[in-house]
Amino acid sequence: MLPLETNGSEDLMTDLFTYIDGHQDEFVQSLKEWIAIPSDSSDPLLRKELIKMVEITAERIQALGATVELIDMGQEQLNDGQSVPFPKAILAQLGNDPSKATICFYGHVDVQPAKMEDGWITDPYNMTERNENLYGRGATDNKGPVLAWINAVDTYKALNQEIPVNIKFIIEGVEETGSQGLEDLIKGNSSFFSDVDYIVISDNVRLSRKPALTYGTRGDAYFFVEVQSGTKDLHSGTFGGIIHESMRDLVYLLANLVDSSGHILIPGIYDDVSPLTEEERKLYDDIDFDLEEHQNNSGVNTFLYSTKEEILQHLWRYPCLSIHGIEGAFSGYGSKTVIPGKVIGKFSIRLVPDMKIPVVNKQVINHLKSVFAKLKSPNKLVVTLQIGALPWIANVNDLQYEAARNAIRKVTPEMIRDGSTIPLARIFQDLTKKSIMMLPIGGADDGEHSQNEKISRSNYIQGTKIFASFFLELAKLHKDLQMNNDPLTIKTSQQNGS
Ligand SMILES: NCCCC(=O)N[C@@H](Cc1c[nH]cn1)C(=O)O
Ligand SMILES: [Zn+2]
Ligand SMILES: [Zn+2]
Repeated sequence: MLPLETNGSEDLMTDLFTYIDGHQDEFVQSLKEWIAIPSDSSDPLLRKELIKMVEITAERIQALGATVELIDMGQEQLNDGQSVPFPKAILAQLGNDPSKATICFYGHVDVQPAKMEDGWITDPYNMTERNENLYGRGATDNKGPVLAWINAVDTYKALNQEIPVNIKFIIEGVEETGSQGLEDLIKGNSSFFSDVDYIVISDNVRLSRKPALTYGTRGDAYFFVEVQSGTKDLHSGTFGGIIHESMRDLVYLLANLVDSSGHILIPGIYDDVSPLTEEERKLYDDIDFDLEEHQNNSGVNTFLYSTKEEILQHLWRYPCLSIHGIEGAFSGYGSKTVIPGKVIGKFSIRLVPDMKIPVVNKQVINHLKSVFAKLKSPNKLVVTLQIGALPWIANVNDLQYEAARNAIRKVTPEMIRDGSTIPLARIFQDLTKKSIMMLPIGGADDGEHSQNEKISRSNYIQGTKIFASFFLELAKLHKDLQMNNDPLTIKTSQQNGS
């Protein structure tokens, strides 16, 4: 194995990139094989496939030379009283040289559901290349990025080069259904994280065509609001007009959560939102964001706001309330004349700094109770908080952000936040106190969770190169830091002329 020569790192980088370009068809073939496994974590009938997917991933990581531990995550209780095993979680380690930086990569190999009849142009589990895009469920979320990281490590191995950092993996199989058990896994394996310096997640997408680094995500408080009028559904010809309908109550409650301008109607909800400073306001001006393209990607004609700055702020730094659905309501084909006996409204509030989950919970319950009181309805109202995930904000001055900027090379990456939620980001930050960074390789138009999900061939291969080069850049900066030679300090003192 050739030792790491930082002076020759440009040559090494060239060799790594040449190898990646030359082997791109093999990398694409690996992705095709992974996508062929329908590892949909929401479908208990596909649990065997999901378990197989985790096993294949573990074997792949083991083949890199890593030691792999498969952690039992117990049983998932299903609504019908049955249970199925959760897929195991992977903890793996490659290298333990104390002089090197240790990066832990978190990702998932389960996917969202996908069926041809949902509107896929080609079979979601038979990856198809069209116009240099690789279409298939999991292509960008998250099989492509997980494989790109593995490909990057593999490239060092293939070239018989020493990997300049220690690498750990934490890979799970139930991210799409809420990462059950993962917080406990992190708590119960503190020794695994004790020597980790940096945690990297590549489970989101860029904002534009430009490469990006993500330093923040919103959190989410997800509520169920249940209204029950009786023990069963009723015929509206026989009972319509003489009872307090649960659906009428629920629709009224949901209609009083947010107004047509997007303003949340819950008293006090904006009280803890951190004020926009002049310094932060300026950040939005320079961000490369094509509003028209974003609108085209959405399939919606008109947004609530018309400027780039307003749109980004309302995605990243202000809360929003979305109504997701009603369980128990008639939603099928035709014109059934039913009055549902019990309905459950589902809505969630994206949380931003410095909102607090218990405060939001109380505000929501008080508001719904007071709106409900106006109805003078005898029906039963129950409000429950189902998910409480906090927002995450990183320190962009952490060394790994500098290393990633260097690794991206050709352009300065956009520093972005993400309006959605990766609950694990904040959980990692709070439990491990390590530096967290999101390094997305997928594009804004990849269609995560949507029909015809894809990753472009170029993003997948460039992403592999970025990861490979990130290892080298981080190793260099980490070494400088260890020698008490913090390059950021040097830069500052040089700028000061000292
Ligand atoms: N771009 C990454 C998106 C990851 C994602 O979709 N996360 C979910 C998590 C969630 C929040 N509330 C319920 N699930 C999301 O909707 O943001
Ligand atoms: Zn994901
Ligand atoms: Zn997802």
